[in-house]
Parts: sequence; C-alpha cells; structure tokens
Amino acid sequence: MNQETYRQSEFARASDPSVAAGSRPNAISDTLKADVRGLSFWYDQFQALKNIDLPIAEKKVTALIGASGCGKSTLLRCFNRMHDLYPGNRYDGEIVLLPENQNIVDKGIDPIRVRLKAGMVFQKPNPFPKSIFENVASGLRVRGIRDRAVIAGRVEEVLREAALWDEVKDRLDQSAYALSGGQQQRLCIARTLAPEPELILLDEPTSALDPIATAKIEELIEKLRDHYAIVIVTHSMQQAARISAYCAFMHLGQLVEFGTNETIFTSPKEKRTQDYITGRFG
Ligand SMILES: Nc1ncnc2c1ncn2[C@@H]1O[C@H](COP(=O)(O)OP(=O)(O)OP(=O)(O)O)[C@@H](O)[C@H]1O
Repeated sequence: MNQETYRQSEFARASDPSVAAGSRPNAISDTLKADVRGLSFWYDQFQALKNIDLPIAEKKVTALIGASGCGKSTLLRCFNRMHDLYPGNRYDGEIVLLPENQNIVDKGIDPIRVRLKAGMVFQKPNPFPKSIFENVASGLRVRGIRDRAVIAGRVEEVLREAALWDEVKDRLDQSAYALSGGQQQRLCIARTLAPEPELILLDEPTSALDPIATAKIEELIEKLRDHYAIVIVTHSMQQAARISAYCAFMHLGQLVEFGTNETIFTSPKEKRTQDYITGRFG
C-alpha cells in the first residue's frame, strides 16, 4: 500500500467510526478519487439505489454493469448531482471526493460546482448548436476564463486530448452538427475535459456509434485513464472487460459485487454476477 492510499484508508476509518479498521466493504489498494458510502437515492417515493458502497480509483476506469433498470445511470447521475434538477428526488449517504474530502451530494454544496468537477458524457452525442470551437470554449467561459488567447490555446489542447484536433483544425468555425456521430461524441468529451474535471462520467458513450467510431472512443478512454478517474456505464461486457480496471455489478438498485475486472470476469463470487456476465439474464 502506498503512502497516499494508506493515508486515505486511515481517513476512511477516522471519518466513519461505524467501519471497523480493515472491515470496510469493497476496499481497494489503489489511491481513491471518490468514495461512495452508504448511498441511497429516491425518485420521489421510489428507492432506486440501496445503500451503495463503492470506491472509485484515481486514474482507472470503473465500469458499472447490470441489467436494464438496475440503477447504473441513476448512480452515475448522483456523481454530478443531475437529479437535483427535479424536486422530490432525494439522496442519503455520501459520495466523498478525495483528497478534498468533500461530500458532493451534500445539499450545502452547489451542484454547479460539482458539475465542473464531474463532467458527464451521454449515450447520444449532444453538442450545442454552435461551432466546433464554441462547443469547447463555452465550457471554459463557464469557469470564468475570458482571455481569447487562453481560450484558443485550451480549445486546441483539449481537442488534441480528445483525438479530434487533426480532423477539425481547419474547420473550427463550422457547426458541430456537421461532424459524424463519432466525431460529435469526441467533441462532447473535449467539452467535458475543458474545465479540467476531476472525474469523468460516461453513460453508455458508444451505444449510438458504429464499431469503428466505438473503437476510437475506446482508444481515447484508454489514453484519458492515465490522467482521470473515469466511471462508465456500459451494456457491453466486452467493452467493460477491455477498458475497465474495476467493475461493479448492480441488480435492483443494489451493488451485488465489486472487484477488479479480472475477478468479476473470471471468478465472480456471486451467482447473479456469473449469470449476468455469461448472458444467462439481462
Ligand atoms: N426519472 C425517474 N423517475 C422515476 N423512476 C426512475 C426515473 N429514472 C429511472 N427510474 C427508475 O429507476 C430504476 C433505475 O433506472 P436506471 O435508468 O438508473 O437503470 P439503468 O440500470 O441505467 O438502466 P438502463 O441500462 O436501461 O439504462 C428503474 O426502475 C427506473 O424505472
């Protein structure tokens, strides 16, 4: 265990007296970027998440898997407080962002600030009806950056990071809608990277794309994971196996099993996990 990981596990014990040393569920040896602790969530009367404990490792991909309706997207949306847009929705428990030790589902924390820290990319590419340049630049202006040279430099930087620069550098003023679906999705990823998020949330980011565009997004995720903590919802077991370091299998709002990619796909402990990954249900 490295020093930072040790410090964090000590922190987890110290800040949660109900968790005895060494008995914390789903403990991992990697440095944590976020820690979901006893998280429950309600859409009005309906409880969609039940007491979830889930560590999110820094600079790794964590995949949320499970049958339709099990709560994957609901959990992902808690990380950027998207549920706050609807009154009646309610969280209980914590998602602690580390190392700042901030519970991002605490009502006292401004959801807009949370969204700058946790950027989300959706199933269908959703660029703004603006130019390619403006799609990325608008994320910087939200952060209060006004200097045109700084904005132009950062736009180029993130378009390069999103592996899109070479394809768009000569047409930055064109509408984002003129791009292919795969390019639009990489533009949405660039837009998410612009304000320098701490966490990247991907909700089935390739489900609307063809195999070639999917491969490009997966290549991109493999590069981004060197720099960011990434949480991805995917229905593709092959995709989860290819790109994730950790997997969380969910069922009916509960986290049934969490482990390294290798454990989940080769020797899951729970029969329900085994049945799902082998295609026996879902
Ligand atoms: N806005 C909402 N209001 C009420 N219930 C909702 C809402 N959104 C989702 N649900 C319910 O919460 C549960 C979890 O849904 P969620 O979309 O998180 O599942 P999922 O695992 O992401 O499914 P899928 O793989 O089909 O996207 C489901 O029972 C769903 O019907």
